[in-house]
Amino acid sequence: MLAVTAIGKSFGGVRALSDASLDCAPGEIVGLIGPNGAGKSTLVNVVTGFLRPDRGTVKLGAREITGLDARAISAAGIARTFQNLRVFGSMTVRQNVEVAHSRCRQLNPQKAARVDPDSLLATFGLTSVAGALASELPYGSQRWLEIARAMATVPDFLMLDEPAAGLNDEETSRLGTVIDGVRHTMGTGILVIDHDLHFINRICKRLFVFDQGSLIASGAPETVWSDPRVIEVYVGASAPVTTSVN
Ligand SMILES: Nc1ncnc2c1ncn2[C@@H]1O[C@H](COP(=O)(O)OP(=O)(O)OP(=O)(O)O)[C@@H](O)[C@H]1O
Repeated sequence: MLAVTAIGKSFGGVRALSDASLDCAPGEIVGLIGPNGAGKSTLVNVVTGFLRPDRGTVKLGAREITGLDARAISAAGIARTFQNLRVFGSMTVRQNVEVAHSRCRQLNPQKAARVDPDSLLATFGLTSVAGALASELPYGSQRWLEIARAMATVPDFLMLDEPAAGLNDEETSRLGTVIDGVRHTMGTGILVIDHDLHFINRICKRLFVFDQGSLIASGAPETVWSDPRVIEVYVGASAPVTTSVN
């Protein structure tokens, strides 16, 4: 289990997170949603070691990993993708995946043996472009590559920051199917941030809703979407949603 509890993080006078909590079980897909500036990316940065929290804890199973750096978090078994793509543009598609996989082999050969780079390329529809430079791929394929590269580290948990951004409806639908397949076959716990709520509702069993740096609701999508605080944040209604007879 990945458990994030009561995280606080400020940037100077800006309080990005004040009471941020969530959890994800192995093999589960959870969604992290909320309006712009709610603190979603900051939380991912804290969990993956790109930022140190001011307070709160991050635990991976029984092990506390709060404040470890990004390399140590990756070695501990948490991978991520970025809102802005960060593929290695001067390497081929296959090399991007192989580099990540060989790092996993050095750290944990047994774990690495569970994944074969060629199968990953096939899963993400990248076999036919395996020899192309990553920078030459169309945007949508670079998104696939970023996820394939993250999965090549054979993570226990994967955090996807807006994976559907810039994808068309068909690509987004395929992305949902592939993410669910990965969860199923590899048992990876996956946290997804996205503004495409149709996509989120389709693939996530549980949602965590943030507003102004705090968790305001969590649970199954149908429970969350009937919560007045969530309706207020998304629709701007301050009163419960009712139907008037007049
Ligand atoms: N490095 C930083 N320096 C200063 N302020 C920051 C920094 N990173 C984030 N913030 C601020 O923290 C708050 C939360 O930002 P964050 O990017 O985590 O929100 P978000 O929910 O991911 O938003 P979006 O959906 O727009 O990506 C915002 O007010 C943002 O301006």
